[in-house]
Amino acid sequence: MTRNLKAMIGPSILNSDLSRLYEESQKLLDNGADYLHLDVMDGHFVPNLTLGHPVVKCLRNKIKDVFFETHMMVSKPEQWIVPMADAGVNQYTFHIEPVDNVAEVCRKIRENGMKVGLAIKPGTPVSEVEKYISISDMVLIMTVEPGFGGQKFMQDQMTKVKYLRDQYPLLDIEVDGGVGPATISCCANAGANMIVSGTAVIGAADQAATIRSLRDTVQEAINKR
Ligand SMILES: O=C(CO)[C@H](O)[C@H](O)COP(=O)(O)O
Ligand SMILES: [Fe+2]
Repeated sequence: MTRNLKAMIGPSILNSDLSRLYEESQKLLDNGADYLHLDVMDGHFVPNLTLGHPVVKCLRNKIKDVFFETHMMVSKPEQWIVPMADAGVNQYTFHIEPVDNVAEVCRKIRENGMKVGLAIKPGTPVSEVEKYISISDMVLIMTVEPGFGGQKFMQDQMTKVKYLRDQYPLLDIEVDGGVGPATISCCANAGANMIVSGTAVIGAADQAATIRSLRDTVQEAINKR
């Protein structure tokens, strides 16, 4: 069976009104989001705290049939695999930098019924993640230093995206950080197909039009390739 790459937009709710997490999430989905990107920070791997598995579980109780990706910016990703699986997460994306045995974490994620995403910070060479591609479902190339929404897009990270796309035509490649209408062409042309966008989508006057336009730009680049 041939599998085609698909353009997908997964808004980050990090910079939304978190007292209204469900309403904000449902609005994004009603406006065409393909999946939700939930940023989990532990105050240790990154200098910020967000939400954990109890909150994700509550959100899952209200939103049933939507793909949840958790972006685990945590020092001990192995610690949260079982609770996140229990909370109804579909894809567990973790940073490889603090992990000694990446293969073992990948195995445990799969064993708990979730897809595996591997994330790298801007300073981490792409070769560090490339060795694990065969045991993962997606690679996330961070386009800001993880920890905060609303930062400036780092264009120099596109060399990593382009390298991976050239080597792995069907790999799901995600970008995250400072991505919006002004930077989407850059990501699409480099070869990213899974797009996380926080501030640009949350703050858009017309959320549906913004999501549609981001996805169209990425799909056009895929179709041209
Ligand atoms: O992982 C993240 C930060 O570490 C967020 O997903 C990311 O910053 C999205 O927000 P924005 O589009 O505003 O940059
Ligand atoms: Fe993120």
